[in-house]
Amino acid sequence: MSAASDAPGGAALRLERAATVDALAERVAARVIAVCRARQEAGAVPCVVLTGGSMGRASLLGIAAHAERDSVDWSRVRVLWGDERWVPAGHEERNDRLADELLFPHVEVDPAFIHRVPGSDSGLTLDEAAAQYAVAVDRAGRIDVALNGVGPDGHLCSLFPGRADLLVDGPDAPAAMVVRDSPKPPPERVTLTLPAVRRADRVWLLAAGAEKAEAVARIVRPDADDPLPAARVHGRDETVLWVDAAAGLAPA
Ligand SMILES: O=C1O[C@H](COP(=O)(O)O)[C@@H](O)[C@H](O)[C@H]1O
Repeated sequence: MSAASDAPGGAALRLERAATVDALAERVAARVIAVCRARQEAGAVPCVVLTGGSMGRASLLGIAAHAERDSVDWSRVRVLWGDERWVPAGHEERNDRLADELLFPHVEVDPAFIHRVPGSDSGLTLDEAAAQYAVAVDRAGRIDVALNGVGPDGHLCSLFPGRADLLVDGPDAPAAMVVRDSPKPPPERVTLTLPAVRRADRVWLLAAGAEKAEAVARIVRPDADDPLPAARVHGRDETVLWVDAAAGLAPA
């Protein structure tokens, strides 16, 4: 399998398949738990970037239900999000609400390690919220695994195709930026930038369902001139495209 990235220096893309979305989520959950446990055994505080959407939900359900869940000390896990919607804290459209509902009630977490994008009710402007989140991401340091749900259009985080303004890149790029006029509601968001995602040791792209099959095919065989946003990232050590049977329908 060739690398899907348009940037040098990252791990080549690898495909991981499961029959169903539930089987996929269980395997992703098992790997998240294994990575966190190994890092804790090495004396580190692992850092995981969570995602929203359908695979954000499925992967959190998978972690919460996993038999090995409590082999990780979740109070010593740092959590970031790949993107967040600019709505008030606790709003049903916020990506962090998934973790608040599906994982955090089942494990002990330390709020000092949970780095949320401020809400639209925080008193900050959208630009201030993005700048504050960029500082939190920079301070978080090493990212062990970044989970990224892939949209049917090939977006990851809130980096949408056809939006050259969102392809902020290079060593001087901030870790997070503002998105306005998002093609998917809500229109205002904060997202990690491409180089921030590439900072992760492991970048995992998650896609389940037939509506993701076209995007998956275009990640596996990226357009050389204009790759999808999800085909522009890689991990330092690992780049994995996790697909269920329906999303992986197109021959790899
Ligand atoms: O808007 C977003 O969409 C993607 C994917 O969502 P899905 O429902 O098509 O799976 C998500 O991963 C991203 O975090 C989110 O903000």
